[in-house]
Amino acid sequence: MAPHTEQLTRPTVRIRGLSRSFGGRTVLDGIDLDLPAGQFTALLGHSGSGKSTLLRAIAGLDHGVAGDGRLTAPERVSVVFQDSRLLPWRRVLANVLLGLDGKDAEERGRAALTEVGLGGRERAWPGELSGGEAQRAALARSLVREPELLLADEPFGALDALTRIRMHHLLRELWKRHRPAVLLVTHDVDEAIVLADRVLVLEEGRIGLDLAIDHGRPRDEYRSRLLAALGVTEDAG
Ligand SMILES: Nc1ncnc2c1ncn2[C@@H]1O[C@H](COP(=O)(O)OP(=O)(O)OP(=O)(O)O)[C@@H](O)[C@H]1O
Repeated sequence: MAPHTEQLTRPTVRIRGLSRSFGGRTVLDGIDLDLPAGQFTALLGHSGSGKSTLLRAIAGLDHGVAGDGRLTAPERVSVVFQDSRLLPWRRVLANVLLGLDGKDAEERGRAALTEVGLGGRERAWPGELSGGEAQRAALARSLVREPELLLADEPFGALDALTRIRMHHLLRELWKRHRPAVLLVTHDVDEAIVLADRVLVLEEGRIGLDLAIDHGRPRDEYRSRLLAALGVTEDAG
């Protein structure tokens, strides 16, 4: 097998029979899921369906499921949340470099900021950035670590519609260039279809629909299938 083919098919995340309950209430109910290296996957589901719970488990942030052998994930994982989580008392470049060492770290940090369109803002304070800029900085902080897996939990949820569209372009471009596996949690069906090559719908604690997206095909087809899976009627009359 050619090396690039192998890289695309090897699962970077492997989940078998993963369950998670809180106070006797089951949120994830025996999830089976492989995320191949380099694939861009979106995870849709109603509020409270367990999307963030699954993402946190994969990120290793949920000690309730850690270490039970049902989940393997790569070592180099970056997570982006709805708010940038930049440290307000550190300048933008220092935020990007946080925890990084090595001689070329600063150079890489500057390059990452340039890549997300923040070249020249290295010495700004996070409080001086707009919401979109702060999310760009958060993306730079993630990418500079060269993650095998990028987990994003509604990263554009707090942005206005125009900024959101620009961020979609940016994220897709960054993904093409760096090719981490991406798992994007979103409640936005269109965002999922525009960005991802595969869309999962989480329902009743399981993956209810697993849909491959062909970007050459009309988006409406996918939209209807996903809305139906989510039990949403589009026409408000
Ligand atoms: N640490 C916790 N303790 C108790 N219950 C929790 C905890 N974390 C999540 N839950 C519950 O698990 C369910 C799923 O939550 P989760 O945040 O994963 O949903 P979600 O699909 O990401 O929702 P949203 O789209 O609203 O962000 C919710 O009912 C939530 O209250």
